[in-house]
Amino acid sequence: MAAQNPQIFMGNILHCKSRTEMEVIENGYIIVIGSKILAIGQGSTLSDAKAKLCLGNKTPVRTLTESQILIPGLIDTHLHASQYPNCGVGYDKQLLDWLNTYTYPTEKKFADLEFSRKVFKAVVKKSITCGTTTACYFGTIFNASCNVLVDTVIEQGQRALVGKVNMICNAPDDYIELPEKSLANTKEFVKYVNSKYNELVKPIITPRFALSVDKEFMQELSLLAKCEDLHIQSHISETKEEVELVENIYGTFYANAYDEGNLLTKKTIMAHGIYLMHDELKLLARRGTSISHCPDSNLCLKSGALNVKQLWDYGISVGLGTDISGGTYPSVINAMRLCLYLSVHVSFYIKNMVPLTYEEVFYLGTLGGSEALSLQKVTGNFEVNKDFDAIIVDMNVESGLDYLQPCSPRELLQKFIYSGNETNVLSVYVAGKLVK
Ligand SMILES: Nc1nc2[nH]cnc2c(=O)[nH]1
Ligand SMILES: [Zn+2]
Repeated sequence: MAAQNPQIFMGNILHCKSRTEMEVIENGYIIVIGSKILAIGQGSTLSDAKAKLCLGNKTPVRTLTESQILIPGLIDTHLHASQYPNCGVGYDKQLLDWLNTYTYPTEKKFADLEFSRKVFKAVVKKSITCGTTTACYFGTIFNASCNVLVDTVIEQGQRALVGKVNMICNAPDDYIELPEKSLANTKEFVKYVNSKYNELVKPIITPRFALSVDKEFMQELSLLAKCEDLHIQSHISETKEEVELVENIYGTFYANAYDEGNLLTKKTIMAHGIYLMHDELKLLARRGTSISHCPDSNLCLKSGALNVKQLWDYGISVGLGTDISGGTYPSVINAMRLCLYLSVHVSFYIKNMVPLTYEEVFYLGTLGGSEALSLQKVTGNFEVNKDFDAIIVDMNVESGLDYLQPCSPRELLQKFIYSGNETNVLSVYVAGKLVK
C-alpha cells in the first residue's frame, strides 16, 4: 500500500475506550495516514506495524517528551460564536434578562460583516488554541454572517457543526425573522455549507429555544432536518423561570413541547437540561437526544446545577459545552474542571452520591462529546479508522505551572484538567492536519 502523508507519533497516550474505560499506553505509538488512524499500540510493536503498512524509515516521527501526553482533541458541544465579545461581562443578570440586556444587542451587531469576520476569526482561533478539535456553534440569525463563520472554520481547519439561529418571536423586532423567511434562509444556509464539500463542517438546525419559535415552525424545521439528515441543537430547561414560561405557552412540559415539534431525534443535542423531570428524561432517552452540559454558564448565569450521573442513569449521552458567553471562556479544559467542581458540589446534597472523577470528565470532554454529537464514528478517541483529532499536552511550559518532579501519564492528565490551560496545549491536529 503506497502511504499518503504518513506520520508517526510516539510517547505516552491516553484516551477513553468507553465511559468506564480509559486506556493508558506508556511509550506507545499512533500511525496516521492522511486523515486516519491506521495503527495504535505499544512502542515495542511499532516496527511490525510499520512493516505491515509498508512504511519506510523516512516516515516523519514526532516523539513526545516525558512531560507530554497525546490525547484526543477536545469537543465543545455548545458555544455561541457571536457572543465571544461578551465573555467575562454581564453576569449580574439571569438568563432571560441577560438575553435581552446583553446578548441580543451584541448578536444584532453581526449584520455588519466586517465585525463578523473579526469576531469569528478570533473565536475559532481561540477555541483551537484551547485544544478544541470539534466545535458545535450557534451563529446568528443573519445568513451572511453565518456564512462567514463557516468560511472561517474551514480556513482554520476545525471540525464543526454550524447553525444559523432561528428566532421568530419573543425578541426585539430587529432581531427576529418572519417564519417563512427564517425557514427559507435556513434552507439557503444548508445549501451554502453543502456547497463547500468540506468533510469537516456540517450545518445544524438551530431553533434558539422553545420561547423563540412555535410548534408549527418547529415542525417545519424538523421536516427539513429529516429530509437532509441534519443535526439539530437548541436549549432546554436551563432556568426555572424559562421552564415556567414554556409550560404556560405550550401547555405541556418542556421536552414534550420539542417532541410535539418533532425536534427530538438521535442527532439532536440540547444544552443544559437542569430541570428536566422523570418523564422528560425518559422521553429524551427514548428519542436518543443528548445533553450538552455547560457548567461555566450554569454557574455564571446562576441557572442551576446539573446532575450528570442522573442523566447517565437514564441512558442519555452527555457532552461538555463552554456556552460562551453564558460561560466565560471557550475552553473545554475549563469546562472539564468546572464540571468536576460542580459535581462535587451536587454530591454534597445527594445521599451516597459519588462525584465525577477526572477520568469521567476526560471522557465527557472527548468521546462523550463525540457521542453526544453523533460523531463517534469519526472522532472522540484513537480507534483505528477514526480521524486523527488529537492534542499534545505539555505540563512543562514556561508560562504554566512549574514542573518540579517527574509525573506519570495519569498525573499529567490530572494536572492538565485541574491546573492546566491553553498554554499547555502544544499542538492541535484535526483529521491528521496540524492546526496549532
Ligand atoms: N445560555 C444560553 N441560553 C440560551 N437560551 C436561549 N438563548 C440562549 C443563549 O444564548 N445562551
Ligand atoms: Zn447556549
